[in-house]
Amino acid sequence: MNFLTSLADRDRVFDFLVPAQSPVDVRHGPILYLEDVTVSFDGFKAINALNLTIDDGELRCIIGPNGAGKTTMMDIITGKTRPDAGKVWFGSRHDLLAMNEPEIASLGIGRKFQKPTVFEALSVFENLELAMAADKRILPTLTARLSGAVRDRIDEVLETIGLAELRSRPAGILSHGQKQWLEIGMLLMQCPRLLLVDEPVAGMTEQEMERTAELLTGLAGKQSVVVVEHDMGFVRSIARQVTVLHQGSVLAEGSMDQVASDPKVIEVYLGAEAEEEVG
Ligand SMILES: Nc1ncnc2c1ncn2[C@@H]1O[C@H](COP(=O)(O)OP(=O)(O)OP(=O)(O)O)[C@@H](O)[C@H]1O
Repeated sequence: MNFLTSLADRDRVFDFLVPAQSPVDVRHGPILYLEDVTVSFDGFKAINALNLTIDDGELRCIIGPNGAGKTTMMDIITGKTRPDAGKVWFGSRHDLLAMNEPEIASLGIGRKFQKPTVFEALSVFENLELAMAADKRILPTLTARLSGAVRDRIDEVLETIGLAELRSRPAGILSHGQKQWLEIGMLLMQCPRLLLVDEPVAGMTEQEMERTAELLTGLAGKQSVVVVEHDMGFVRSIARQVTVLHQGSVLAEGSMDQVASDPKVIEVYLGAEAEEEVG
């Protein structure tokens, strides 16, 4: 039986969409584990003995003042920045500090930067198709049956991101919020286990923020989602667990109510004015 026939005969045609690497082992612990991570830039500790764990399927919000180290933390997880010390593990099998950026991405860690980077001249559908084609795990020559499976996956993602009706329209005509959802969809095409999302609602309308809240909370459970966000109203609307970073370390962690009423958090981040708003 040739390779393509054997693929077509599988019970689950989506098998080929799942990361090819050894699966992430979360049987005995979190999906993401950072221990005592430190990184300095010219002697300044941007991340300072940071400890953080994210559970499988959890939605975690990370907040903190400008310069707290949120972006640097994401850079470390994705392999863009190497820490000076510490441990970073993805499940109990994958030591992320021993891997480079493409290897980490292929484990199923997707990152959404603040600014959307969709291909404006291509349709919404083609953007999703391209996100799949960019995945080196997919063979360049697919049978009609496999192409059908890819189409099914795109349809599923279009529903998830709420852009099914705009599938044939060029991405350039989308609103800012819709472009953000499309980019999240492009990440979903890679079937990530962990999504890192940087300031998803910056520049969005209230309606778009509500829709984004639904989207992200809907993704949690199926994958782990880490959201860095400054908009406290939005964080409150989606947050289960919130981690507050300050000077490269965890200042506080807990429910939104717990961290919002923590005097240390109010002092360094939320401020007396915000206390009323989020408290
Ligand atoms: N490549 C770099 N070289 C020098 N300093 C850096 C570098 N990257 C980050 N820093 C510094 O490290 C600190 C943490 O920055 P980082 O961007 O991680 O903070 P942040 O919490 O993401 O802030 P913001 O909310 O403004 O995005 C800042 O003081 C920043 O100036």
